[in-house]
Formats: sequence, C-alpha cells, structure tokens
Amino acid sequence: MTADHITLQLDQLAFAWPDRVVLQRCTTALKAGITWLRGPNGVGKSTLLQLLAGALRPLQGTARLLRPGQPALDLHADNPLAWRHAVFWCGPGAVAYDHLSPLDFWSFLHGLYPDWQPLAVVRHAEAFGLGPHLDRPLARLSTGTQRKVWLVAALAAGTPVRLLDEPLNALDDEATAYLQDQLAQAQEERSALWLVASHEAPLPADSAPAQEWRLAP
Ligand SMILES: Nc1ncnc2c1ncn2[C@@H]1O[C@H](COP(=O)(O)OP(=O)(O)OP(=O)(O)O)[C@@H](O)[C@H]1O
Repeated sequence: MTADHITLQLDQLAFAWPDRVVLQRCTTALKAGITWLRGPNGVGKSTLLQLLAGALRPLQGTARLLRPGQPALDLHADNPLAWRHAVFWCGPGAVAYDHLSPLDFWSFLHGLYPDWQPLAVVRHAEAFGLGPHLDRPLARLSTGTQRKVWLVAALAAGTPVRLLDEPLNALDDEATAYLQDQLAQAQEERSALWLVASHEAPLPADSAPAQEWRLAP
C-alpha cells in the first residue's frame, strides 16, 4: 500500500459547542503518512480529532475514508462500528478503563480492532520501559506512563487511520525520541494515515517532513 491508497476526505465539516462555533467548513483530503495538525490554542484541533473519532457529531459536512478494494466508509453512516474499527483515537486525557492493568487494557483493545498487532505491543511496551508497570491498575500509573500505554495501543492498533492528540505531552526525552522515530517510520511506510495534533514537531528534524495542516481561527 502506498501514499495514494488511503484518503480521508473531509467535506464542509463543521462543529459548534453550545456556546461557540469551533470548526467551519473544513474541506481537505488527507493522505497516508503523517499529517501534522497545527494551530493556536483553542482553534479546534482536539475537537476535530474527536469528530473524526466518531465521539462527537458534526453540525454539518461529511468525512469519508477511501481505500482500494474496500467500500468507502462514511462517518456517522448506518454502520458506525465499521468506522470505529478503522479509526484509532488517542486523546489527551487519562486512559479510560483505569481500573485495568496495561495488559488487560491492550487485551480489551485486541478484541475491538480486527488488525491489532500483539507482537508490536510487546516490542513497543519494552521500548517504552513499561515492564515494571504491566500488572498495575492504570489509575496508579503516572501521567506519562499512562500516555505510553495509550501510545503502545496506537502503534499496534493496525487501523488505517490513527488520530493522536498531543502525543508528546508528558513524555520523557527517551520516550519522545522513540515515538518520533516510530512516526518517522510510519511516514516512510505510508501504510496508515496519521493525523497528529501537536504544538511540537511530531517527527525528528532529520526525517522526511510531515504533511502539515494548519487550522486557522
Ligand atoms: N467539552 C467542551 N464543551 C464546550 N466547549 C468546549 C469543550 N471542549 C472544547 N471546547 C471549546 O472548543 C474550543 C476548541 O477547543 P479544542 O480543545 O478543540 O482546541 P485545541 O486547538 O485543541 O486547543 P489546544 O491547542 O489548547 O489543545 C475552545 O474554545 C474550547 O473552550
């Protein structure tokens, strides 16, 4: 699969919270590899990722996922589960299901995502130094450690679309370098489409540049 083979087409996507319009007529075609979603605080980056995750309903507009040899998928169409299977979203807050251990959490996600990669979980968990934390409830882990647990899931999800919201927040230097290297690899391989909202560059300075999408107020 190459860059031309996955497209996320947004057409006139709009959203308003009760007291303010946040996104107006977002129209773009995102391609496989890394897209760095940029913009000032409060412009609506997290809101957009939540919309694309299916966690919020757009006011108007559509998002459509196109892949070769597979039927097009529409956000909020008759089969929301198919969209959920195709899109992994890693939000900024605490990990949900925080009574679970990392191992239980990944095992739960394994049941949700049809192309989940269990061997990748082992590899990324080791690289992030999660060994001592694997059996402890997520609620008792530090913010950065919880973040690593989510990121392992994002890297192993096997979905064609991955949405990362501020993935570098709370990571130590070593984990930051590891994640940036993994994203640089994803940018080279272009086997999935990654939309990464971040105030910091998601790729190392010496890698092929990410596509950029800057949201304007
Ligand atoms: N649950 C909510 N209810 C009401 N308004 C919200 C909610 N979440 C976000 N907003 C508002 O929507 C706007 C966009 O917020 P959002 O978090 O999407 O911006 P952002 O670009 O991700 O910002 P940042 O760079 O600070 O993370 C802000 O004005 C925010 O106050």
